[in-house]
Formats: sequence, C-alpha cells, structure tokens
Amino acid sequence: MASRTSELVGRVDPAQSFDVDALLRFAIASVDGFPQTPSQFIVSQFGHGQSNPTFLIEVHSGSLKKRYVMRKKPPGKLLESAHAVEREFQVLHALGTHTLVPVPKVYCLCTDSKVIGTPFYIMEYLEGRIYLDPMLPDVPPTQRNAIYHATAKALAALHSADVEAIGLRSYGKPKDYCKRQVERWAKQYIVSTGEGKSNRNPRMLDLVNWLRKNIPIEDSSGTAAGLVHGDFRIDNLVFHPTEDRVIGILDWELSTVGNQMCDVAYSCLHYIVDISSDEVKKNEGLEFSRIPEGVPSLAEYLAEYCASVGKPWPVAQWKFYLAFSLFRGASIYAGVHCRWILGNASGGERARHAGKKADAIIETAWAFIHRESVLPLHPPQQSVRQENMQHGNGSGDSLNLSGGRFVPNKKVQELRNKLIKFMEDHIYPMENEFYKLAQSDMRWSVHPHEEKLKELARKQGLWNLFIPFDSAARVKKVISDKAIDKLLGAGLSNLEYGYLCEIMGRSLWAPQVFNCGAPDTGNMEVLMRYGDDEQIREWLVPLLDGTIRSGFAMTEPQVASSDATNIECSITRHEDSYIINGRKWWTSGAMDPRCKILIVMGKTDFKAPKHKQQSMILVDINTPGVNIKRPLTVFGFDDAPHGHAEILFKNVRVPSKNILLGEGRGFEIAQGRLGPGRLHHCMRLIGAAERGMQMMIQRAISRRVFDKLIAEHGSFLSDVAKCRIELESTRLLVLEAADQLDLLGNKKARGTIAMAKVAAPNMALKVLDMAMQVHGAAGLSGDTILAHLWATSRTLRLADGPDEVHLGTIAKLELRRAKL
Ligand SMILES: Cc1cc2nc3c(=O)[nH]c(=O)nc-3n(C[C@H](O)[C@H](O)[C@H](O)COP(=O)(O)OP(=O)(O)OC[C@H]3O[C@@H](n4cnc5c(N)ncnc54)[C@H](O)[C@@H]3O)c2cc1C
Repeated sequence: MASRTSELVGRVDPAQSFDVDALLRFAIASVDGFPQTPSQFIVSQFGHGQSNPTFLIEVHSGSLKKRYVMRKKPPGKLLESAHAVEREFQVLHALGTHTLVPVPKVYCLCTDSKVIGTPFYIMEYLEGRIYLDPMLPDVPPTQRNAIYHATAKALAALHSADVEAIGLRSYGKPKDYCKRQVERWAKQYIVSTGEGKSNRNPRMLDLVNWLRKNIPIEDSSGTAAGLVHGDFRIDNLVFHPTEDRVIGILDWELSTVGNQMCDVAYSCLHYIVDISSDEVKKNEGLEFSRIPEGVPSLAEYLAEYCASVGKPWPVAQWKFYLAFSLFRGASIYAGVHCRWILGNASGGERARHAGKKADAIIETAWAFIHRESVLPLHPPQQSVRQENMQHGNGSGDSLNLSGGRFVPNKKVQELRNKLIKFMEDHIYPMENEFYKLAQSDMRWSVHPHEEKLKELARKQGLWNLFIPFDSAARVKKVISDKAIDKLLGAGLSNLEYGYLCEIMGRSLWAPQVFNCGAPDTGNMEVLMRYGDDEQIREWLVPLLDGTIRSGFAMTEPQVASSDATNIECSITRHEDSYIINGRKWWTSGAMDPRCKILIVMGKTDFKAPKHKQQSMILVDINTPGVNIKRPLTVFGFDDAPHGHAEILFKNVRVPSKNILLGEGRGFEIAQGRLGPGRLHHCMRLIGAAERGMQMMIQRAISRRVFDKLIAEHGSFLSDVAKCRIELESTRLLVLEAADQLDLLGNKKARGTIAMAKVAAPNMALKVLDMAMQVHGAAGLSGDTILAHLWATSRTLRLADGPDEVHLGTIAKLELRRAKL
C-alpha cells in the first residue's frame, strides 16, 4: 500500500537537530511567497532514506498553512564528494525550469554552513503517494502494472533530457563513467571498512577486479551517456494522490552525467535482491520469490524502458550493469554502517544492519555473475511491438507494426533491429570524429575506424543489403565460387531493403559502412545487370568486397545535363582501344582515395539516332589523361573524403573490352541505373527526415522560450504535426514505389518512382528546415548535423535529375492515362 508523503514524517532525530529559528529567518528572506510573520513554524523529519536528512516544514500564518521541504547535508565529518546538496539543487533547478521531467520545484539554496550547520536547500512539498515496497502489497494488479509502467516512463523521461540544452553540460563527464564509478565506490568501500569500522570483505575486492575487466565498450565511448539519477528506485518517486503517474522524482544526491544503463540496472535491483528487510539473504529478489500479479517481469519492465527512450536491448552488457549496481549498493551500505559506528548515520538504528546487508549483496553479485543467462536474447514480444510503435512517435523508428499493407516480415524486422543497434553503438558515436577529419588538412583521407566498422558490419551480416535477389542470381551464374555468396547481401526485395536503407539514411556516414553508399550501389547494379564476365570479376567483385570505390561521370559543365542527349564527351574507337575526351563535373566519389573505377558516359557516334549515340565505358581512374581538376562544394560542404570532382579526360585510352553492353547502349543502361539505385536516395531521405524529427522534438521539450517550453507553444504543435503527416505519407509513397519496382519492373513503376523522387527531398527539406528553426542559430551551424543533412537533401532535388524532369514524367503518364 502507498504511504502519503505527509505520513512519512516523525520527530526530528536529536542527532540531526539544527537551529530552527535560523532556518526560519533564512526562509523568510529567501523564499518567494514565504509567510513573513508566521504564527507557527513546525519542523519534522522524513524517516525514509538514509542519506541527506530531509525535513518537512509547516508554516502557519493566520488561516494560511504552507508546506516546504528542506534538505541538508548530515552533520559531522563526511566522505569526500558525498552529500552534495548544492548539486541536487542545480539539477532540480535545471530540470524544473527546462523540461517536463517531474521534479519538485526548488526555491533557494544556502551554501553558508554558519546558518544551520551545513549547506541546505528548500523545495516544494509534493502531496502524493510513495510506494516503499516494490512488491506493491495491497495494490490491485492492474494498478501495479500502471505503477511500473509509470516508473519506466519516468526514468525514460529523465534519461531523455538534453544535458547541453538545459545547462548541465559540465555536470559530469559522459565518458568512462563506470570506470570512474568502480574506482570511486571501491575507494569508498576501503575508507568505510577496516579496523574500528565495518568489516572488510575480500569478496568485494574480487568483485572490483571483475568489474574492472568487464566494463562495456559503450562506457568509454559515452554512447550510453546522459543525465543519471544515481538512486532511481520506486520509493524515490512521488505518485499523484489519485492517478498512477509520477509527479516527482526525489533524492538526486548521486546524480551526474554518465552511463544511464547504471540507473536502469539499479532500478531493477529489487528483482535480484531484497534489501527491504534488515536480514538480507542472497537470491531473494522478486525473480526468486514470486513476482506479484500485475508487476511486470524484469525483462518486460526493461523492454518498456528501452522502447520509451529508444535504446537497444542491452542483453550483452546486462551482467556488468547489474553486478555493478549490486557492488555499488554494497559499498553504500558499508558507508552507512561505518557512519552508524561513528555515530552520524541519518537512518538511526536501521543502519546497524547495513554491514551485513553489504555482505549479502556482495554474495548476490557473485551469484548473478555466475549465471549462464541474465536476460532473454530479445525483448519480450509484446514490448518489441510497443517499441516499434513508440519509435513511430518520434524516437526514430516510425514503422507502425499494428497492421496495414507495408508491414516488414520477421527477417527484415530482425535486420532492422540489428541495424538500429549498429547505428547507436557505432555510427552516431563516431560522427564527430569523422567530421573532424573531414574538416582537417587530412580531409581527403579515410578515417581508419571507418574500415574497422565496415569489417564489423560485414561480420554482422549487414553488408551489401541493397542487392536485389535477381541481380544476386545473375552474379552467381558468372562466379560459382561459394565465397561470392557472402558478398551478395541478404536476398532482399527492393521493398524489404526500403525499411533498412531508411535507417542508414539517418547518418550521412552510415551508408558506406554497410557498403550501401551512392554512387557505388548504382554502379554495382550496372555491373551486375550489364557487365560481362570479365568486367564482373575485375571490377564488381572488389566493389562488392568494399576494397575499392567508384564514380559515375555523366554531367558536363558546358551542357544542360538533365537531358543526357546533350553530353559532348567523345568515346572514339581506335584499334582495340577507346580514346576518351571531355570535361565532367559533379562526379561524386571521385575524390575518395579508394576510388579506382569510373563509369563514364559519352558519345561513340554523334550521327546515330538521338538515343543511340551514347555509350558507357569503364575507366580506371589511374589511366593517364584522367585529370582531377578540383573538388566542388555544396553550400560550402565538400563532402570529404568522398567529394564531387571536376575531371578533365584528355586522350584517355582504355581497352575496348571496357565498353559496357556495347556501343550505343548508354541510354539503355542509364534507364536501368535510374531504377533501384535512385530510389535508395528517397529511402535515405526518409531516414534523414526522421532524424530531423527526433532532434526537433528533443529540442522542443528541453528549451524554454518566453516562459514556456517550445513544445508548449501552439505554433510548434501545429508545425510538428504537419511534418509528421508529410513524413508518413512520403514513406508510404517510397515503399509503394519500391513495391512496384519489385512487382512491375522499372518501366511500369517509373511514374511512382518519379513521384517518390520529387516528394522525398521536398519533404525532407521541410522537416529539416523546421528542425533547424527549432534549434535557433545552432541549427544553422556546424554544431548539429542538421545543416549538412539539409544541404544533402537539397542536392537531391537536382542530383537525381531536377524535379521538373520527374514532374514531366508524372504529368505525361497522367495525360496518357486520360487519353486511354
Ligand atoms: C551533390 C551533387 C552530386 C552529383 N553527383 C553526380 C554524379 O555522381 N555524376 C553525375 O554525372 N552527375 C552528378 N550530379 C549532377 C546532376 O546529375 C545534374 O546537376 C543534374 O542532372 C542536372 O543537370 P545540370 O546541372 O546540367 O542542370 P541543367 O540540365 O542545366 O538544368 C538546369 C535547370 O533547368 C530546369 N529544367 C531542366 N529540365 C527541365 C524540364 N524538362 N522542364 C522544365 N525545367 C527543366 C530545372 O530547373 C533544372 O534545375 C550531381 C549534382 C549534385 C548537386
């Protein structure tokens, strides 16, 4: 059963008493609206909690009665950096002012120990319910479920706070949190134990060593970092007096910026160990006794949290985080016991048993570590479904799996989950690093980590996913060696790939890591469809292998290249060679040091019928006469190390076998290339827009303008809703185009493909523009990815052929239909 907050107070512990008159004088002077001439001033103490003593203040003035809460450091000599009420005040102030995270409002902070003996602060008193026992005895099952649901949501809300935006950037160090915490709590344990203090347990020292060796990689990269509460338990939450929602998260003493998974694991501790009684025994958590009806299992609770905050399922790292939480708990209890021995524990007599608790927790940690499996491989099914639906509301994965025509199958869904995790674990954390190199003097070189990530992606089966199964079959006919199978993707249709390509589009750096970047995918497609055996072996295989990259050189500065019949580059047969002369520009990828092959479009016969003059030919980029003149920029971005090159071809001689399909077949190939390869841009644009939406929402719920969060302004609400509508409609159009491509082929699908090509960049531009607007000046800077995403999206109103050309195609088909 819940306790009312007002029921949790009792008389002030004499060991914790202070000068009440001094507190009253300070409150009168410092708290806005505090009664100036109170008739009564009553102080009582909250009995719950062991750390910073907390007091209820009741002030009467005539018929007016007001309540406040005062929280202070304990008296006496304290452990270094513990009990920092100043930090509690700082974080509560930031969250209360800039976010919707439920916290009590803070009124004033007193750092002068002369006033009442220690620093303290005064905050709002929250009238509500506190559940002291996580078993929730005497609570109906449906309500238990709602309470756990609200708990997971509250944790997700606090973990979603943007620490930079709310002024907590320097509140802690995001990287190596666990590494530091292990050392910190190990040190505190040593300080709290030994002669004349709590007993020192050698198993705890072994535990420290185990933890040191098992810290997850995400800890050093800071991927899992954000605001951390440090003591997130159900009994530190105040629930609304009648509704099952959290109105206040309390006890921020251990809060910082760090690895949030520690908070998550800590909030699950009661499933593993029962610390509510003074006699703690190992293996007595909810998981071992019996989970009360309505209370979700640990996996269900965890899945709910992951879905709400958009985090991957932490199966690989869970053992560490849980063991770490137990270790930290043991160290804290040893500290409490030590303070009891020294006579300054705020929890009174209950602290007497804390030493034994510490030992039992250490044993529980070892039992947990020795378990074979600590979590199911995947989140429980119901939660996966919820996860995807949740994501649809802004955290990134907008597939509604509740039904409908475009529902990815299990195979695609699994690949998609893997991709999302890969992006979170490896791509987003590296984006800044990649940018740094791309803006340095070494810009035209490849970051060594990119090649490592490619290897990892390949190992995880996330390689060449773009290859349609029919193209893969053609390559298999040419190369019978089994090893080629590993390079031919996952046998997906274009529609299936659409769900995956979108995820890659969320980062400009991602596609090449999965060997799915432009223009390589389009060029590989050309080779798969039109290359002969030798061309496939010589150029396609290394491209599939990701050891080389490629460019596509069609556009020329001196002619309108949206109409490829205009191009003037000549490809002239001379004995068993072709000689190429011409100037190309916007050859994307040609600046990349790995770029080895160009597909060049030129004319082999200037007198042939208009669409038979053009041919495509393979040109080794190192052939004499290939002269890279300069990299071009898009709104100042040169997209290093990939780049867009202007290239002069002067008497470039290549063997005649390099011609693709034959002379005069260039237009035919161009039409084929314009199919799937170009639809990939649309799919990626959906991902870019989804990232924009996610950033827009984050900003709107953490930035205050004119006394309100941006998210509370009506104009924002209407704009964000319109963005979502456009995004979802465009996604459906792109998926429809991919589906038609699979079912009807390139030619019949061309109208819908053209629609997607116009709709996708224009939609992405709108959404990203809105995201930039919500970010204010920061949105236009290089400090967020938005400006670069916008610039790239803008190019796609041209680079894939100008909008006008696609609109022309759509209109022509429309009119043709009318004539039928
Ligand atoms: C970032 C980027 C990357 C690129 N990468 C490559 C690459 O790898 N390889 C490559 O060969 N090219 C590449 N391009 C070039 C791109 O394909 C061309 O810019 C595009 O085809 C248009 O050609 P153009 O620039 O010559 O414009 P033009 O053909 O001169 O057209 C100019 C404008 O005329 C109007 N127009 C054109 N046709 C019509 C019409 N039918 N009806 C009405 N108005 C019309 C449109 O407003 C159009 O924007 C890239 C471009 C960019 C910006």
